[in-house]
Amino acid sequence: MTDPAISTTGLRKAYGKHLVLDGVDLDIPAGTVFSLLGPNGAGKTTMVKILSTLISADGGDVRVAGHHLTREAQAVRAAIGVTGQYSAVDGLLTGEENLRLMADLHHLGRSRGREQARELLEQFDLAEAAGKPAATYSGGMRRRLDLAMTLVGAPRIIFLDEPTTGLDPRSRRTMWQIIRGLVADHGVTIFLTTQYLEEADQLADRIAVLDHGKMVAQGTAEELKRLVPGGHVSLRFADPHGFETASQGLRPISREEETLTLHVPSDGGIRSLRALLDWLDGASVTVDELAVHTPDLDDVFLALTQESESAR
Ligand SMILES: Nc1ncnc2c1ncn2[C@@H]1O[C@H](COP(=O)(O)OP(=O)(O)OP(=O)(O)O)[C@@H](O)[C@H]1O
Repeated sequence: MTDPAISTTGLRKAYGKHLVLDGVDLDIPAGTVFSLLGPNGAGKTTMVKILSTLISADGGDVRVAGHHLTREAQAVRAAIGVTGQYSAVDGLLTGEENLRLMADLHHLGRSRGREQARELLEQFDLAEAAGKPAATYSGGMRRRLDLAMTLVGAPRIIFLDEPTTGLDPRSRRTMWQIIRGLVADHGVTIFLTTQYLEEADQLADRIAVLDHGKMVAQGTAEELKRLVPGGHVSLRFADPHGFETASQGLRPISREEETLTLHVPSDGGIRSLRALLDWLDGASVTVDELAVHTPDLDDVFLALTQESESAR
């Protein structure tokens, strides 16, 4: 499928005078994980609600799963699943009953519904707890059940709104594995909002940062990391002569005499690394060790949303 799973052009939404989305353009290829980042109140949930037809936009053109968002809202709904902050899990029902209820809602039929519930309970490691009320489940189990329920309708696009908020690191990692599996095994498209930059770094093919209603940056995690200063290359030299030669020629940020190490500013990109290696070759100095340090997504997030934060 070459059509993007989700595309928006000039998407706008305001609450009264408060402009929440100010002309957002997006293209998310099918079968990929897209992560939307932004400070609290940036408009991430608003975006998910619009794209999943829960609320309407004020302007812009939106297509989801090849369908026009408003003119073909039914077809959009049939192609998507939403899970996250608004759990569909009924605590009074058992895990299995919750799943079979979803199967009924999708008119799967009795035996097919039962079969699918069993498969999903197995797949999400909930088989043992299948007969217990969901209210007794841990946070991680509830999230897994919620996601399993979303899958009953075999959606092609899944919106995950902060899917691991409040989970412990182990449960978070389990969710990550499940999400990766959904993309690898079923080719679904994931639209993920998260507060955890590590989560976006781990899962997303592309990341966008939303701030003050606009996309302030978009790209792979590596591309975004190159946008902010702080990247450098550390070079450990074989001898003091090479160390001194490079120290004069490369304008390092800092030098460590004892270990004959220089830290040289770099965006970590192939081109600048090649230029650096060419320079070292030309100067005939021997480097024992080279390490590239790129800023992490925390640096990116803080740098890109800093100004607006101070204005809040
Ligand atoms: N129904 C509403 N009426 C008025 N204002 C709203 C409504 N829903 C959201 N807002 C405002 O719109 C802005 C964006 O909210 P939204 O929930 O989309 O942000 P978010 O990026 O998901 O934030 P968080 O990370 O805190 O969940 C906020 O300033 C919020 O107060």
